Amino acid sequence: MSTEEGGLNSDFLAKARALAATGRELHARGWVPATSGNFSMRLSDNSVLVTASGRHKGRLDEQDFLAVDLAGRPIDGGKPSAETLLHTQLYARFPEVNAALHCHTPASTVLTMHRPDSELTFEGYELQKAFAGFSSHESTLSIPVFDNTQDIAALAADVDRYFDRVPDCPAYVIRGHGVYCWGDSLDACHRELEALDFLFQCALEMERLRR
Ligand SMILES: CSCCC(=O)C(=O)COP(=O)(O)O
Ligand SMILES: [Zn+2]
Repeated sequence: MSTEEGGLNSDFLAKARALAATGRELHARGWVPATSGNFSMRLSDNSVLVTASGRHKGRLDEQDFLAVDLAGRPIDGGKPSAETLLHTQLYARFPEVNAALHCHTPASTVLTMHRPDSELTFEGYELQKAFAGFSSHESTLSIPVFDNTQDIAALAADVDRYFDRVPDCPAYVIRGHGVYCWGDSLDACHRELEALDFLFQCALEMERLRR
């Protein structure tokens, strides 16, 4: 978001830098290969900072971000992520959401290609407590799985219908594609992303042990 002098304002810059650092880390983990993934943070009640489309998420700088409104329209020009609507719908629906991360983690991809299910459920794992609202392993964590499509508006509509039924949904996976996580801060979102990957790795390992 530009200032009157044509530069980037300090809130925009701080958030862009935080997401660029997160991108370096996520790329080192192999979670955003080959320009995949997209990241965002809330700027205001009606604007969001999002990664520009097609950028390498392990090598982002401030120029690789832009501001969009909650309908996903660029405020000062630029080409936002192709998946911007999947981010802005989170900020539009949930006022407490301040950050969202989308990654192409191998575990989320393999698990949803391997299993036909429309939901991944976890019970008995201590790490379920990494999710907001979970205080015990004696709980059920349900993560919906949506079939992949290149029609992001249709996918966003599917996700919206799911949120109507399950407003406390903590994250979701797009089959064969990747995972979406969000939170009231970038740290909370990152924590849930890490926990989700741990749980997905456990599920894959359980599949191997069952064979
Ligand atoms: C090469 S990854 C295919 C697109 C995708 O799924 C993704 O996450 C990155 O798209 P963006 O437009 O945000 O760069
Ligand atoms: Zn993607």
